[in-house]
Amino acid sequence: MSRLVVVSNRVADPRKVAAGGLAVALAETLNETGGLWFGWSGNIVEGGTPGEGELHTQQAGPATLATVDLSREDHDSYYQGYSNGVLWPVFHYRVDLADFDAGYIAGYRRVNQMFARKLLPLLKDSDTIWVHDYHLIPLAAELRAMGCRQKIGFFLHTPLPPPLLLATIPQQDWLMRALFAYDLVGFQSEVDLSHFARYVETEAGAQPLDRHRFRAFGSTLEARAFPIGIDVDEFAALTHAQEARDTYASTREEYKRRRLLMGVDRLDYSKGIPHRVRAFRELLAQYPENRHSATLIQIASPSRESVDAYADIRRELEHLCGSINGDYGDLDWMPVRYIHRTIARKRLPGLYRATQVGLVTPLRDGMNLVAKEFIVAQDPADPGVLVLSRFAGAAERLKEALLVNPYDTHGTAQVIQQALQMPREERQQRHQKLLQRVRDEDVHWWRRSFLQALAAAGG
Ligand SMILES: O=P(O)(O)OC[C@H]1O[C@H](O[C@H]2O[C@H](CO)[C@@H](O)[C@H](O)[C@H]2O)[C@H](O)[C@@H](O)[C@@H]1O
Ligand SMILES: O=c1ccn([C@@H]2O[C@H](COP(=O)(O)OP(=O)(O)O)[C@@H](O)[C@H]2O)c(=O)[nH]1
Repeated sequence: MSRLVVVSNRVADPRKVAAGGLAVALAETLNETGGLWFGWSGNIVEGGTPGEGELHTQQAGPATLATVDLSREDHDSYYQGYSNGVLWPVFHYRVDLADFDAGYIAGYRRVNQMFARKLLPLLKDSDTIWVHDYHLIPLAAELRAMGCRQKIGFFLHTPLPPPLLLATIPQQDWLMRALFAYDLVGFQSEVDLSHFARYVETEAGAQPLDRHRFRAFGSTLEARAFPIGIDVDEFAALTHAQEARDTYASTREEYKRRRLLMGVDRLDYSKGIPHRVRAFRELLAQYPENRHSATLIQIASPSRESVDAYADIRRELEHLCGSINGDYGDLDWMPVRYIHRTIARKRLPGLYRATQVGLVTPLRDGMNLVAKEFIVAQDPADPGVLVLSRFAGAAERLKEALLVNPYDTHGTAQVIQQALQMPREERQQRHQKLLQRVRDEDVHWWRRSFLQALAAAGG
């Protein structure tokens, strides 16, 4: 059997838990298949030579981790600059937040070249290589240029925006050409796939051979949607473990006279947290029966703090939460509990289960695994309600959630009120259908579907 080689910027020890959906999903994949996981070590070497980084290897359960350090200059231009200052905002439809600094692209290319150079000697002829996310779009092209002939697949964890938004990236043409070095490209949703198909036809002049195969730049590429899932059994086990039970019991006890609403996100402008908090304020304003009762716990895990847009969103959120608590709070009740810290994943199921309304309302999101975790953690006899943004990839399949437009503050407040008042029977029916869908398309299904399609691609 072919060994799986996973390549991603973010690498985590698969035996430990990490914040961020990509790390969580890949850790679950590698725990099951074993293989090699290659990427950035997380170390930044001050004064290090650009394009050079020490390679570290370690065994982590069934997987080998091979990670490379980044010099400060590479980190700032490749990760912070081009990946998170250009590609991330544009891929999330936020051209207004993009920082098109012409200096970043050199670092992005340099790190992709270094990754290819360091990875190549670790590869076996029979390996299957699976590259993840926007940080590493040109990796296959670099590997191919060095003689790599193995099957290489690519999965984009973020959304892919419509062609005219993509076209704002000065290097769009080069990036799209680089994608054609892969045998298979996977997207989170059918919408992302349709944007890709339109882009390659209208901007790159590619010939669609059929709905999923495109020919351009002398290569044939297959592209499909593979919505990522979670390990349902693992998360259900976590829900019933002592730690989650304790968290559930203490949260229920503390909020026994209240209705609990919960948001769990990295503190990222794509997650729509200020919009959500404003909708919560509107709920208190429009439906006064919720005052002294509804409490929003917002966990906002620190993320990419050295990128300016992230510092801005933090300030905005702190100000907003402070003003709502000042306007509505009382001696015995604070409407918003804002926690700017990463909460250990094993504690989250207890919090989700103690919650009446889960708020997953990003302005754009590739998938959003928190939505799926929330469903799995519920008590089927008395489940909470998921309020889900129609702009999260997860919404394409989770139609029994209450779908909202997060830009519509008033409409979102109305839907939250509907969630708070939903009869138990309706909650049970919706939850049952949602749980089935999350089970059917779990992380194992996602990995199998992608790898089967990759094995069959280009043959
Ligand atoms: O690695 P970081 O810069 O700390 O950021 C964390 C990850 O954020 C993004 O996650 C995405 O992947 C999830 C799983 O597919 C998906 O549910 C979510 O919608 C995406 O935002 C990013 O794409 C990853 O590369 C980061 O590691
Ligand atoms: O304080 C936190 C916040 C998030 N997460 C985990 O991080 C992942 C977030 O993934 P998602 O796909 O929702 O969004 P991303 O952060 O990847 O954009 C989920 O597994 C969460 O359980 C966590 O463990 N602790």
